[in-house]
Amino acid sequence: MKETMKNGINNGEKEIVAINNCCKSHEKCTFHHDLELDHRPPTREAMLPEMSRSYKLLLGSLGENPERQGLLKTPERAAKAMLFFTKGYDQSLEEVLNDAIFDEDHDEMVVVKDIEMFSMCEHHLVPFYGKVSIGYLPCGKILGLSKLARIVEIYSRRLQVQERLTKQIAVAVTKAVQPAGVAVVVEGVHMCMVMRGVQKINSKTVTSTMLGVFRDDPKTREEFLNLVHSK
Ligand SMILES: Nc1nc2c(ncn2[C@@H]2O[C@H](COP(=O)(O)OP(=O)(O)OP(=O)(O)O)[C@@H](O)[C@H]2O)c(=O)[nH]1
Ligand SMILES: [Zn+2]
Repeated sequence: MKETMKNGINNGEKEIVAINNCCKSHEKCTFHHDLELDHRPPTREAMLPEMSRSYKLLLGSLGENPERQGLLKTPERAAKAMLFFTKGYDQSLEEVLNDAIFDEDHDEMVVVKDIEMFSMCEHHLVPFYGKVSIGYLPCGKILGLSKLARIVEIYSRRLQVQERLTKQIAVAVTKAVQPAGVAVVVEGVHMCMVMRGVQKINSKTVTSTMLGVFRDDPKTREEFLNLVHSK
């Protein structure tokens, strides 16, 4: 059993080495070039017909008649809506920042708070929504203010859990301006806990990520939290 597994791993490694060598040693390796083209994922827009077919099947499974007038265009509408809810998969941090990073000798805390956020719970595919507050302590560079809200869009418009969303936002701000620290607080209402399951309509989930000075220095953290909680 052990031997078989070992062989399996070795075979896998050989395969990868072979591909790498091939592509390195041929200026244009048509075999792997074509292979790459064949395996290139289709754009998300191109997935609309397949997504629409899936929604049509779903309507049938609900006992509905997908051919009745009111539902005729629903599969396509639903597919487009789902693409919108997950449009963050199409965005990259570099594109969104668009070089709006400025050299500035400002070393006081910058806070943008109560940024609206709409996301999709990856466990139930139902929305969760709320607000995000971001603070950072610049270290020679500042970020165009709207870019903080755009960073929230990149990571919230995906299938998410709130904890990961919070951390991804903090890491993105760090990558963008390498500040002395970043703090992110997210307050979310999860429809999977409101409309179904435990059905607690007033509960809110608060998550935070503190990096750099916000993690190490209680005073900096306190200043941020006071600003976030002030009216
Ligand atoms: N940590 C975390 N959990 C989440 C988030 N969104 C949804 N969940 C939870 O994911 C869990 C999935 O639990 P399961 O027991 O597998 O699914 P379930 O039977 O539908 O659970 P209930 O919601 O309790 O009915 C639930 O406890 C949800 O509340 C999130 O952003 N973060
Ligand atoms: Zn959920």
